[in-house]
Amino acid sequence: MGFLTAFVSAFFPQDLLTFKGKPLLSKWKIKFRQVQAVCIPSIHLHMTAATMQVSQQDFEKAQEQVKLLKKDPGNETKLKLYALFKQATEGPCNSPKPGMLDFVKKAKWDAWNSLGNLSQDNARQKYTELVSSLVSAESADLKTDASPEETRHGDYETILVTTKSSITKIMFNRPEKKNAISHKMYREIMKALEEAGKDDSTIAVITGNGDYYSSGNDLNNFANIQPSEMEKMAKDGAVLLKEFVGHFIDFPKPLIAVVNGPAVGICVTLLGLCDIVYASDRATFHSPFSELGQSPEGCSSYLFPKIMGLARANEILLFNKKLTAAEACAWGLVTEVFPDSTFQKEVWARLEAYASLPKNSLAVSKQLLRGMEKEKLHAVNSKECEVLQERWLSDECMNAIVSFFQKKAKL
Ligand SMILES: CCCCC/C=C/CC(=O)SCCNC(=O)CCNC(=O)[C@H](O)C(C)(C)COP(=O)(O)OP(=O)(O)OC[C@H]1O[C@@H](n2cnc3c(N)ncnc32)[C@H](O)[C@@H]1OP(=O)(O)O
Repeated sequence: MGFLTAFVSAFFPQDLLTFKGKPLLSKWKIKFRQVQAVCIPSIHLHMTAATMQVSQQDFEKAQEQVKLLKKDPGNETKLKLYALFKQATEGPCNSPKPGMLDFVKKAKWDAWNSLGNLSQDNARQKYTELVSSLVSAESADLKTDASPEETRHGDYETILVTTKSSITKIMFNRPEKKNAISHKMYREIMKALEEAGKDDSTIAVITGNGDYYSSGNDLNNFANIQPSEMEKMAKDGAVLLKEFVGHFIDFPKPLIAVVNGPAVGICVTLLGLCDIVYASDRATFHSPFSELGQSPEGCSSYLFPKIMGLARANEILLFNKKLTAAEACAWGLVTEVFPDSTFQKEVWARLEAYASLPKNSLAVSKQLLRGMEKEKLHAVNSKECEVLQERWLSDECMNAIVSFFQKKAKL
C-alpha cells in the first residue's frame, strides 16, 4: 500500500469509502468528489424561505458542485466543508467525542465541534460560499492550464488571431486556397487590426498558415458576376479595398510581416505599409498586375519607388518580375531573410524580445516615422482604388480571370 493510499485509508475509513455500493479506494485514484459523496450523506433540509440566507436550491447546487471539483482541495478545506455541512444539516455537534487514537473521527469531530453554536443558516451560507470560491479558483486554474500564455481572439473563419508575449498574431488561415483573400477575409482582417490596435499587445504580426504567405486577392471575388452587376461589383470592390488598405495606413503599433512562403499581389504591396518584413528563404514576391490586366494597390505605386527606386519598382509593378527573398531584401522590401528550417524559431525569438520594449515609446516612434506620410498615403490609396475600379471592368482583366479558372494560366 503506497503512502497516499495509506493516508486516504486512514483519513476516510474503508466502511465510508464506498459509493453506490462499489469500493472506491483501490489506489490513489480516489477523487475528492467521490470521498465527498460518501462522507457527506444526503440529508433532507427543513427550512422556511424566510429563514434562508442562501436558498435551499443554492445549498443543494453547492453540494453537487463540490462533487464535480477536479482537484483535491486539501484536508483542511475538506474538514471545513464536512463541519459546515454537518452544522448546516444537523445543527451543533452533540455526539460523544471519539477516542484520542481514532484520528480521523477525532479530526472530523473537532472540526464540527469548533463551529459551536453557529446557526444552521449561517453554516449553510458559509458552506455555499466556500464551494463557490473553490469552483472559481478551479475554473481560473483550468483556463490558465488550457493555454498557459496564448489567448485566442474572436470567432474568425478565415484568419486565426492570438496574443502571446505581448504580440498579437493575425494569421491568414485558408491554406488549402494558398491563403487567397476572400471578401470575408478582407473584413475579418480589418476587424482583427482594429482589435489589435486597441489591445494590450506591443506589436502585431501578420503571417500565413501553410506553405504560402498568401496568393493575393481571391479571384473568386470577381467570378460569377452577372453582366448587369459588373459595375456594382467594381464599385463595391473599390470601397472595400480602400477601407482595407486604410486600416494598414492607420495601424497605430509596429506591424510586422512574417512571410513564411510565396506572396502574391496585394500581399506583396501591403509589405510597404509594414514596419518590418521578415522572410523565409522559401518566400517569393510577385505582383503580376499587368498580367492580370490590373494596376498596383496597397500604396505600392508611391511606396515601392521610395523603397527601392523607380527602376526596380517598375520591374515589379509594371513587368511582373518575381523576386526571390534575397532579391527582395537587397531591394529593401524585406528587412531580413532566414533559412526556412529555422525561420519560425529565429523570428519569434526576435519578436518576443522586441515586444518586451516599452509599448508607448514604440507607438509614438512609429507615428513619428509614418505620421507625416499618412495624408499622402490615404490620397494614393484613393487614387489606386479609383484606377482599379475601372481596370476590373476591362476586357484585359476579365480575360485573365477567366483564364485562371480555366486553369490555362498560372503565375
Ligand atoms: C475587394 C477586392 C480587392 C482586390 C485587390 C486586388 C488585388 C490584386 C491581387 O492580389 S492580384 C493577385 C491575384 N492572385 C493570383 O493571380 C494568384 C492565382 N493563383 C495562382 O496562380 C496559383 O494558384 C498559385 C501560383 C498561387 C499556386 O499554384 P499551385 O499550383 O501551387 O496551387 P493551386 O493553383 O492548385 O492552388 C490551390 C488551390 O487554391 C486556389 N487558389 C490559389 N490562389 C488563388 C487565388 N488567388 N484566388 C482564388 N483561388 C486561388 C486554387 O484555385 C486551388 O483551388 P482548388 O484546389 O479548388 O482548385
